[in-house]
Amino acid sequence: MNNNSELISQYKEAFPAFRGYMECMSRTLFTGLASLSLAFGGTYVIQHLANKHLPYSRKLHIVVSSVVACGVAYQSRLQALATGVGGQVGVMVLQPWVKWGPQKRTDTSGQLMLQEAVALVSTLPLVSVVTQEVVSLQSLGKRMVFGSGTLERLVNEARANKSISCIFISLDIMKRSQIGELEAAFGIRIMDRYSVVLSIFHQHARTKEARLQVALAELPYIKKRVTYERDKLMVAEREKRLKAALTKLAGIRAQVRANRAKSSLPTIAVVGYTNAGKTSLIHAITQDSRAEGRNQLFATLDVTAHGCRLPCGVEVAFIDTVGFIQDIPTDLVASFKATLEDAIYSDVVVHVRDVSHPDYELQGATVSSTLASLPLPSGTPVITAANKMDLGITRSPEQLADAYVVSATREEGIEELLMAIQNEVLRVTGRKLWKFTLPTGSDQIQWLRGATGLVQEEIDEANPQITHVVAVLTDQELAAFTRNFGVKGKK
Ligand SMILES: Nc1nc2c(ncn2[C@@H]2O[C@H](COP(=O)(O)OP(=O)(O)OP(=O)(O)O)[C@@H](O)[C@H]2O)c(=O)[nH]1
Ligand SMILES: [Mg+2]
Repeated sequence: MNNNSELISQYKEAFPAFRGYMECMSRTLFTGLASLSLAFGGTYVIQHLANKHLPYSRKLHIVVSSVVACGVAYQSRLQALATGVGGQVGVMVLQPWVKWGPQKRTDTSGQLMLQEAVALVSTLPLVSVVTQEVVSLQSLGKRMVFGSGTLERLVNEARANKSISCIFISLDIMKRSQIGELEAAFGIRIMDRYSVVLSIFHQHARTKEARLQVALAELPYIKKRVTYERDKLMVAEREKRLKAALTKLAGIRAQVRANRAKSSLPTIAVVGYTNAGKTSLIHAITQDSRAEGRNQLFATLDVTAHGCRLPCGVEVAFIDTVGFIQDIPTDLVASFKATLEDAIYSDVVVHVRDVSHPDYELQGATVSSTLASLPLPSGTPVITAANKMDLGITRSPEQLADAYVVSATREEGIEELLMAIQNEVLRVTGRKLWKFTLPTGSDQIQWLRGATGLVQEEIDEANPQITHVVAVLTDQELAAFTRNFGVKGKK
């Protein structure tokens, strides 16, 4: 224990959060040891008392007790480690806000930014927001972020409240030296938007590709911290290896895309601000249970495809993508460009927007500018889905003139949206609706059914020998049909 105290006082200056870390580790160790002995003793005594009824001999009592004790100790150790010192990680959320002057933002408000910051940090497991505040600044770019009087007040507030163990300053990315000085002043850990988003990415990355991208996104941060030449070389080497692995995966992805193009499966990319309801909308359209919306920022990090048939019978794939957010360094979004390429090469883009959100405009602009930074072919149609209408519409009908107003969770307005998507898919892939009048049960009808599926098939009321058919065909398919059967259709 004495050694611990010495260590803590030795590192107090360089690493202000070291005390908390040591306390957490000691607590975890003791919790583990205590659970081990209690579980062992308890299981042994129970077996001893119930010996007659047990199907195994006395010799095995020690083995059973050991197994149970290990399991219980492991679980309680995990719990203790995750909850850190004294339960949840209590966070003080500070949203810097320039009150006036050229740096004042006019596209949102300090309160809305604070709300987003709170949602962002609450996405991390076991985090509870203890206090939150919009802190007025005269300008951005100060070394200690806040003016000296404000800083003193905040430090006193944080120190007086024992449940605060971390401060989230909602600025995109802060300098390492800045964080160091602020950590020294507050005596606890400081996080910026970059580190919070990165931690969420770590939590949510499932596939190998997402994990590689997160590792790559982390490098600019690490680069800023290392000072020794040897470490810089190591980081450069890691960057090279990660990029090589990603390029390999991008190759496989391109192959999958090429196969999809060959099988002429049209794709629709669903993009939008994080939490706008992209995944929920895909669920409402495709009924695919794998597309499950979650009330978390950056719930989706892995690009997934979800198949369905449009009302006209054409099969398509809806592609779920990573959400965008304002005020994070471009490196972070850039690291996901590989996955966003799926959006680039899709036939139609659906931009999902949260129509109930007061920051509707700003969120839309963030997405549009991120999309503009991707090499999206200029002809790709973008359809706007103004989602969450059941929560109230914050915009006038004129402002929503080009949007399809829907509710993904209540499945309202989905049919109209789907028809718009269908029209665009048919237009960009050169498919058209054709009407034919054909003999009932004929080879022609069979052929059309096999080619693309039939939209409509109606036996004539007056003459059951003939059937009225509507089919979706590309020019090549129509040419093949005319060649085979010599029948012409009507548009
Ligand atoms: N009330 C209401 N809630 C919705 C609607 N659509 C989505 N939500 C909710 O909004 C939250 C986010 O939905 P998601 O579908 O996960 O959003 P996302 O855009 O995929 O989010 P990320 O993957 O994190 O970028 C979930 O809690 C949904 O239940 C809607 O039409 N109405
Ligand atoms: Mg999602």
